[in-house]
Amino acid sequence: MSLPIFLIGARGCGKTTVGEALAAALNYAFSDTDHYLQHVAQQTVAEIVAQEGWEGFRARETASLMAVTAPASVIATGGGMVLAEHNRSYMREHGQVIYLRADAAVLAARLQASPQEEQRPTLTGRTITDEMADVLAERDALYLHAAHHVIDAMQSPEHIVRQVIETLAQARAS
Ligand SMILES: Nc1ncnc2c1ncn2[C@@H]1O[C@H](COP(=O)(O)OP(=O)(O)OP(=O)(O)O)[C@@H](O)[C@H]1O
Ligand SMILES: O=C(O)C1=C[C@@H](O)[C@@H](O)[C@H](O)C1
Ligand SMILES: [Mg+2]
Repeated sequence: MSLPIFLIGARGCGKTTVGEALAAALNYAFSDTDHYLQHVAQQTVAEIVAQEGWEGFRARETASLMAVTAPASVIATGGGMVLAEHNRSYMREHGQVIYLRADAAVLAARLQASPQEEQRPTLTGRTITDEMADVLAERDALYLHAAHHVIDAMQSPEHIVRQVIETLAQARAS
């Protein structure tokens, strides 16, 4: 059985972009917990947070993780999926967890170019640059803890896909 591959990391690290390409390369299904929960709720993340607060969003996020987990699939998670310990242990127990790691400045530049505010409402009320530095300072250890493998996400998506495939093949062989 082919275990699911969970992609984790901060906003803008490329979980959705790389996830789609990785799934295509492996002939796996692709799911995205942000897309899934917005489809189920028929609301954007910004609307959910406005109505239910981040607590309500986080509960929906956990439910969406359970709902989309399936063999032979690549799952792009939301940037805050690792905040809950049960999400971290669930991903580690049910599949291979890959942290797409990038510097705060690189992430902030990508988000400034493509803010997608309906899916990425502010977490702190600060500027994108300041928020990204704060978020990584808080979460980098959580991402590292949850991950089976860490991949440099400051390369082209094609390179990242290749590196994920090679890393998983090496892990299987060892
Ligand atoms: N390796 C990369 N190199 C350059 N740009 C990238 C790379 N990966 C993603 N991007 C760009 O960065 C932006 C964010 O990418 P993406 O939506 O895939 O991130 P994400 O990790 O899924 O974010 P979120 O946690 O908000 O869902 C997009 O505009 C995308 O084209
Ligand atoms: O980093 C975060 O906490 C988030 C990232 C996005 O993927 C969305 O899941 C949402 O905007 C929250
Ligand atoms: Mg995404």
